Amino acid sequence: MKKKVVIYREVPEKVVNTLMKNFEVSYFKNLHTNNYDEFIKELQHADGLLGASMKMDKELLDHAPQLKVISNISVGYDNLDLEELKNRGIIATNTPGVLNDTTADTIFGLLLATARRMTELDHYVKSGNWNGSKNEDLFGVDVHHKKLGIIGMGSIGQAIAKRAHFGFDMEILYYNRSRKKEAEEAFSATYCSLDELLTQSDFVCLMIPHTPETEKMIGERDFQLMKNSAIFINGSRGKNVDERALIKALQQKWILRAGLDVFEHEPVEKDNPLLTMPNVVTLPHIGSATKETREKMAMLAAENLSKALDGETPPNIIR
Ligand SMILES: NC(=O)C1=CN([C@@H]2O[C@H](COP(=O)(O)OP(=O)(O)OC[C@H]3O[C@@H](n4cnc5c(N)ncnc54)[C@H](OP(=O)(O)O)[C@@H]3O)[C@@H](O)[C@H]2O)C=CC1
Ligand SMILES: O=CC(=O)O
Repeated sequence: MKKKVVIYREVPEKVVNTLMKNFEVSYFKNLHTNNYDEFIKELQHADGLLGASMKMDKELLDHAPQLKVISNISVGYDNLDLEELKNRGIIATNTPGVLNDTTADTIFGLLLATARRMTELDHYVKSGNWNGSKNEDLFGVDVHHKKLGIIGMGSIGQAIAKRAHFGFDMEILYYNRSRKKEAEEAFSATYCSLDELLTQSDFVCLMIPHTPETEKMIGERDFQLMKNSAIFINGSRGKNVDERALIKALQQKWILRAGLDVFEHEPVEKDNPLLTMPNVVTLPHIGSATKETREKMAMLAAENLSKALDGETPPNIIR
């Protein structure tokens, strides 16, 4: 009998077809409240689960008594309760590497858009307010030759540093759990303490995973340490930042602007003050969201899942 795989996120047809060759597949392309009960029913017989960002806690896992692998189509795995998975003997996998350049492009694009006020000025032109003025009230700030502080010099942090160093002649400071000699050599990055990074950087870019240790890692004190002219970019997870403190920092002008791909709650609440601030550029968590990269991620996730169900060691097992 074929093993059963449940897919709970839209993936390219190619991925569904590949999995269907070896497994019985239940595909929930659009998982909503109206088909959630059916999804839960399918979990009862699932050996493998493929998708992204759904909270996998005890309550959900109780519906999946024969589950052997959860394959995340993402690098981040803060949706998984690893301790609970370990207790149940369930393997977890993710998709690092294949999204580094795409995510770095998005986050650097967000940095540029925030520094040069691109979304604000786009709205200004399209709403017919441009009367020919090119006065100071339309000016942004330079990115090139400025100081970029990267918190989390991992794979994506380094891809951002590469763009900043070679493309924009920026000076790179970084703070990380361990020293990254390869980044120091390749991009002349300087390792420093978090406080040094916050006080010295013109741009502060957060690229660490969300863990109990990094929950609200950037808070009121950190924003107060930043320059009043600093621009804060979060491309990691919203929960790494104390969002109330960020709002206060922008309102009190402790910092100049923020560019955010991620929020404490996603989708972000409609009445979140960040959404009405002209000095904030927002994106709907689309760091890796290009057609090409999402296809690579889904293919890699399918490979991880297939290997785990075939009794082999998947290439991206989370330990
Ligand atoms: N916006 C989006 O769409 C996307 C967001 N992401 C987010 O970006 C994160 C990073 O991805 P990626 O670069 O691939 O991951 P990596 O694991 O390659 O890099 C993470 C880096 O963070 C460092 N780090 C971890 N914990 C701490 C800590 N407590 N203090 C200081 N440094 C720490 C790690 O240090 P060390 O090497 O010493 O362990 C590592 O260098 C993901 O976990 C995910 O949350 C990822 C993809 C897309
Ligand atoms: O947020 C995206 C990821 O891959 O992690």
